[in-house]
Amino acid sequence: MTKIAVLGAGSWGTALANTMAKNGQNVMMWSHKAEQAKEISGQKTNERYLPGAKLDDRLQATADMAAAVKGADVVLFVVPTKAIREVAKQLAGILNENKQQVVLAHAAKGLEQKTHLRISQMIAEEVPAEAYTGLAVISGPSHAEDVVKGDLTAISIGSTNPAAAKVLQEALANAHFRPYTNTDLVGSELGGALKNIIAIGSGMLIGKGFGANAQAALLTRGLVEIRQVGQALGAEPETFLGLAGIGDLIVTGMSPNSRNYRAGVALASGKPLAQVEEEMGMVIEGVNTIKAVVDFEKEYDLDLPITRTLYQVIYEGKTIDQGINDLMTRPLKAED
Ligand SMILES: NC(=O)c1ccc[n+]([C@@H]2O[C@H](COP(=O)([O-])OP(=O)(O)OC[C@H]3O[C@@H](n4cnc5c(N)ncnc54)[C@H](O)[C@@H]3O)[C@@H](O)[C@H]2O)c1
Ligand SMILES: O=P(O)(O)OC[C@H](O)CO
Repeated sequence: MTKIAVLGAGSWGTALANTMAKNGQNVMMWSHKAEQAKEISGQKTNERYLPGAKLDDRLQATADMAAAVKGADVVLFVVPTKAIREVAKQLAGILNENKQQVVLAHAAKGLEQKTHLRISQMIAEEVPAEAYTGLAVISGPSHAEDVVKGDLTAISIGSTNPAAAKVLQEALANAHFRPYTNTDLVGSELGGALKNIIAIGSGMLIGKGFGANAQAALLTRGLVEIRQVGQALGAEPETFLGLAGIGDLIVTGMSPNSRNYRAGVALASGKPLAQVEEEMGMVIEGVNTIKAVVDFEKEYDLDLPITRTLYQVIYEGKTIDQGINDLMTRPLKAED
């Protein structure tokens, strides 16, 4: 049995912790909110983030990070990107105090706003190398709401350390949940972060009444942009043809369970971004990630018309209709 500390008790942290608890692993969740930890341990529910879901009887949570991490073999971060650095700092102090070495993993899908760093880069800046044996990312098409219901799901775990990926693969796998491993940490992280931007656009198209032709065009051309950014940042291009790439783009760009997709639908209805974020009540990573990616376009001399146009719509007042027209009437070109 592997002992796993899951840091973060939102929808995805709870769904992953619940999967591993059901598999018989020794799981302890950490929430920064004592009330939430109490609800998970006592009632086996997390109504705010997974309404109606009944969690495994063995699932436990605490608001004391040191207690969650004590004796853990694996520490899994599942907080929003903007909270990763602060949580990693806190963890580093605990691991140092305990002289403890763990496998580190995360399941977040974003880029740091200020530095544009990937999540594993932020963690590696905060947690000293001697405190962990490997660093992995859980990526791929997986909505928490579907996972807790036992819907069939396949994900990918990226790590340059095969042993780190393997320990997570074994802890998570069951007949409904099938994790694959790969060695492309960079591509696995970027696939997960970048698809959120395109999913917002997909929601906008549906909100505007367009159909499957439009959606397929956006997702396919969006994947070309994801691959371009990925290659510029050192990812393997093949990763974007796998679960962390096209797989996650399909589910996030088409499922009403996606917060990014739903944000696009809501923005198309004319709601301002601040209202959309408030009503969602959960993280919409794509609206932050897009800021880093428009900078990458200049920094790496890329051509990212969809990302650029979405940025103009979300932050610069361009209308969706104008954005669509701009994209559709660009100079004609060969498919790349
Ligand atoms: N929900 C999904 O289906 C899903 C699937 C795959 C990946 N992800 C990714 O997982 C990450 C987490 O998403 P989520 O869906 O669980 O988010 P969420 O909005 O459902 O929950 C976020 C959780 O983090 C906690 N939190 C916020 N700030 C914190 C801080 N400073 N310190 C500690 N805890 C803090 C919140 O209280 C909440 O419990 C995101 O990067 C998301 O893209 C989500
Ligand atoms: O609900 P979203 O849009 O944050 O997407 C969640 C996951 O990344 C889907 O794989």
